[in-house]
Amino acid sequence: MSDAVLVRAGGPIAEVILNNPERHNALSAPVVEGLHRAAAHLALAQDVRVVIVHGGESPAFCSGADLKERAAMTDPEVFATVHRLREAVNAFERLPMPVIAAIHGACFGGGLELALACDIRIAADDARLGLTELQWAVIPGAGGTQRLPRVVGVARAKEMIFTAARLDAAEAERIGLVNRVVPKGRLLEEARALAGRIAEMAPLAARLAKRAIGAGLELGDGLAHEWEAYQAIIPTEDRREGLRAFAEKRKPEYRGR
Ligand SMILES: C/C=C/C(=O)SCCNC(=O)CCNC(=O)[C@H](O)C(C)(C)COP(=O)(O)OP(=O)(O)OC[C@H]1O[C@@H](n2cnc3c(N)ncnc32)[C@H](O)[C@@H]1OP(=O)(O)O
Repeated sequence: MSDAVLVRAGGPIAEVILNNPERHNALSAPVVEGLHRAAAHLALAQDVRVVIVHGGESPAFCSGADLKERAAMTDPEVFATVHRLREAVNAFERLPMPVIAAIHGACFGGGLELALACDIRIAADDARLGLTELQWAVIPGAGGTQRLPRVVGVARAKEMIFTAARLDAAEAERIGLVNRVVPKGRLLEEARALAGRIAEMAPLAARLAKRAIGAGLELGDGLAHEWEAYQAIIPTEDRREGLRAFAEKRKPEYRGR
């Protein structure tokens, strides 16, 4: 495994740990490739009954796409990077066993899209969550436009996405974006306890229940529409302005082109 994503396996509960602390676990290329490797490894791990995804010792679960890395990319590189991120997130949703996201600190953009591809989300009381892509003149491109409405409802998802809202943990729990909020110091303890309860259940039944629930929420066409929409945003001047504004730590000025 790359050291940008660590996998602790070896028993019925495996942990996937994002490890890019300098950028609050932003989804840099090493992190995305580490997620692919972790998902490929776990997809074949017959002895793993539950997976926990968390941000380890970093200040945050995941601050989304690496906007610094992206600022240096050509449009074709952005296309390939976002496609690779989409596939990593989809690979986590396709894991056969239940997956818990244990979220602390920032969980924004692609970071929330990764958490939405997990089956259960537990938030620490310092967590802040949002699909903030429109703040940077892009759209959720890793499944957020499809998974968020199915979790919180269409109107709430639209308000969150259209305003790039950053919800605190209590609000996220209130709308069902997270299953529960726990004191930050107990986040992993709570996630591991829940994983333990799931691991006591019949593993084949847990996998088949996940498969049945997922099949009923089939996202196929929706994900394709999202990808088509994302491609339209890549060549815009506003997208470049968003990346400049992030780097210069200033408010962007969008002109709709
Ligand atoms: C398809 C998917 C699309 C997307 O995901 S779009 C991106 C969505 N993500 C966001 O909107 C979050 C952007 N980042 C922030 O809002 C803030 O940052 C945080 C809330 C995460 C942290 O804020 P604070 O505690 O004030 O620290 P700080 O000085 O802003 O950040 C510390 C260092 O971390 C880097 N960093 C944070 N997030 C990212 C990121 N997403 N990509 C690249 N770098 C990031 C900063 O630049 C800075 O670094 P330096 O100290 O060198 O200035």
